[in-house]
Amino acid sequence: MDDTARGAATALRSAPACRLHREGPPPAGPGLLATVHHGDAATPPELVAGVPRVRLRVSADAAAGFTETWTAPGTVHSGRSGGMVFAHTDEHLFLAGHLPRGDRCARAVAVAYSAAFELVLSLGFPRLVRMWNLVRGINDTRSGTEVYRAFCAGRAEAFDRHRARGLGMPAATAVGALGGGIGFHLLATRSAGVTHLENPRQVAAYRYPRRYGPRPPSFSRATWLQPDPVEPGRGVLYVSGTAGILGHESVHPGDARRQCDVALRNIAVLIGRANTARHGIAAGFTPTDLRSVRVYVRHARDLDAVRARCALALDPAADVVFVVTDLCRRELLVEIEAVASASGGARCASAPHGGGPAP
Ligand SMILES: C=C(O[C@@H]1C=C(C(=O)O)C=C[C@H]1O)C(=O)O
Repeated sequence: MDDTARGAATALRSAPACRLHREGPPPAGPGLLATVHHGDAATPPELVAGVPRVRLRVSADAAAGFTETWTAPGTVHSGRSGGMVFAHTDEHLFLAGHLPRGDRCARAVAVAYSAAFELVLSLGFPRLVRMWNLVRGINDTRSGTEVYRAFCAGRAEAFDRHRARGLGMPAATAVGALGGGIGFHLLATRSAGVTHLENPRQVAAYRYPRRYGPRPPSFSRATWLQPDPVEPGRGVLYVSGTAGILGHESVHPGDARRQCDVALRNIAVLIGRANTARHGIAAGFTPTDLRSVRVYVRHARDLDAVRARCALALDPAADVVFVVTDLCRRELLVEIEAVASASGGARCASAPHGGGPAP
C-alpha cells in the first residue's frame, strides 16, 4: 500500500468524532452521522435531509444551549424504524429513540430499549460503544418508585434479553431532562475493537447493592474503541458520566466543589495508564487529554465553583460545556463525561497515570 492509500485506509478505520458547537448548528458536511441539540425544546428524534436530529431539553437556561455533531469517515446511510432514527457508515452506527412522558415505567423502558437493541443487531452493529439517556423527572418518586430506578430496571431487562447475543454494557450517561419523556441515543460499531473499563475506586455500577434500586444501572465506566486491530495504541476512550461516588457511596453530600474533585480524581484513575493497562489497552491518559467534556451540575449556584475546579484539572484548550440538570441520585451535585483520543505512537504509550486534584 502506498502512503496515500494507507492514509485513506487509516481514515476509514477511525472512530466517530464529536464536536460541540455553541453558536448554533454547523453547516452539514461529509460523514455527518447526527446532530444533537441541547436547547429549549425536546422533540422525538427525526431525519432532517437524511441526517438524524435529536433535540433535547436539558437546561432551563436556553442561552446555555449547544449542538453536538457526530461524524465518521465513509458514506453515510440513514433510516427510520419504529419511531427510531439511525445513520451509519460501513463501520459505525448512531441510533436515537424516544419514550413519551407517560412511558417512564420499567415495562415501557424494557420494550423500547429491547427494540433499540434489536435494531442495532439487525443493522449489523453488535458492539455498543456509548449510550446517553436523558430522563425527564429522573428523581421523581410520585409513582412510588423513583423514575431513575424504574428506568434502570427496564434497561437491565433489555440487556438481559440481549446478553446471549453478545451485547455488552457500554459507557453511558443518564441525567435529568426538562422536556420529553426519555430520550436516548447510542453509538455502536460493526467490527472495531471494543473494551469496556471499570474503575478500581468504584464498584461496577452493574454490581451496585440493592439499596439503590431493584436492578442496578447497566453501564461500564468507560469504553475504548480501537478501530484498527494492527494499531493497538490508536483509538478513542469514551468516559461515562462520572460523579463523586467512591465504592458505591456518594461522598461529600451538599458540597459540589468536593464532589467535583472526587469525580475528576475518579476519571484520572479510570483513564490513567495503570487502569488502561489492566484492561489490555495500549494507551493511557491524564485529565488534560480530555476533550468534548460535559459537566452536569445540579444547581446553577454551584457553577462558578465547579468551573474553577475543572479549570485546574482540564486543558485550557479542551471544549467544555456546563449543563444545569438533575442527576441520577438526589445527593449528587456534579457529574462529568468526556472523550480522550490516542493517535498511537510514543506519547500515549508513555503517558503517566494520574493528574487532577486529589479527593
Ligand atoms: C453517576 C453515576 O451514574 C450515572 C448514571 C448512568 C446510567 O444509569 O447509565 C451512567 C453514568 C452516570 O450518568 C454512577 O452511578 O456513578
